[in-house]
Amino acid sequence: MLSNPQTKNQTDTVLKTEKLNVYYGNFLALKEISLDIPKNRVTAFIGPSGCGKSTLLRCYNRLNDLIKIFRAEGKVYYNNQDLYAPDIDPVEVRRRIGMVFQRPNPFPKSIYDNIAFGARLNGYRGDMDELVERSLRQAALWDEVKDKLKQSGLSISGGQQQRLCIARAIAVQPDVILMDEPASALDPISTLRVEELIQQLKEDYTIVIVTHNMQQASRIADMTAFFNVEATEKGGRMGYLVEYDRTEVIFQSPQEKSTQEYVSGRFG
Ligand SMILES: Nc1ncnc2c1ncn2[C@@H]1O[C@H](COP(=O)(O)OP(=O)(O)OP(=O)(O)O)[C@@H](O)[C@H]1O
Repeated sequence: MLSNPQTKNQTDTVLKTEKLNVYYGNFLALKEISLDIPKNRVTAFIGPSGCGKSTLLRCYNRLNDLIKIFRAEGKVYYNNQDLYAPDIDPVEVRRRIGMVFQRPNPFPKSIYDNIAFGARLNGYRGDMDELVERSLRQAALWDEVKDKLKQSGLSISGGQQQRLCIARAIAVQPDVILMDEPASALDPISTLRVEELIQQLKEDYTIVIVTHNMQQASRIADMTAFFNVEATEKGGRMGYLVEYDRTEVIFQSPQEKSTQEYVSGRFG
């Protein structure tokens, strides 16, 4: 059982990995990742393709459990609780630690039901109309859809669909929202709206975002982790954490040459 976030377990660090190794079969995808994710902040993961950013993100809500060949060594903590302990229910983990994916993926249901569905599944017994409105307001979408709540969630624009997915994630009252390149399929205006939204959401939630967009990381993230990938003797490609610091340090005065090269667009 996960204890309530309001209990004594709560610290300023919401998610923590300690020497986390991730394997897909025999292939070591991530090596010795030790990283603390602070509460009510936006933390960005950046780095070249294949360095394991999405893999790490999916470790935080145990989404990798669904992959047969996935195996983790080391620790992942959520509010000081070992997320991979035998008594932890992964479904409960995914309610507390929600996820928004790269491509907007609303359910083929009405806008209203996109929000209500997960809440009902989680046994929500409050005023559903109020929850739907509140979630859509928090996702900065209410004004645009309030007159068409019965329309399909697939009938609105891509940017609106992504905000609907964010509203859906919020509706089950999570603590953390993981976002895997949430704006990469959106046009520049929708991207800015999602970025503004992320900035507002950190008042209430802890946010971890994977992005390939350096400007986006520097605009919205408080903390940035730079990952890199190197070839192994066995012919694999192993991801590792190079540097983790406040975003302005990573972008303006990083310790490592590879970070400097990556953030200035000289590789990757
Ligand atoms: N389900 C899987 N089965 C086997 N290998 C996988 C699986 N998912 C990811 N990998 C491998 O793990 C490594 C890390 O992948 P991951 O998608 O986490 O990287 P990433 O940094 O998010 O990449 P990108 O920026 O391209 O999305 C890659 O070599 C990838 O091929």
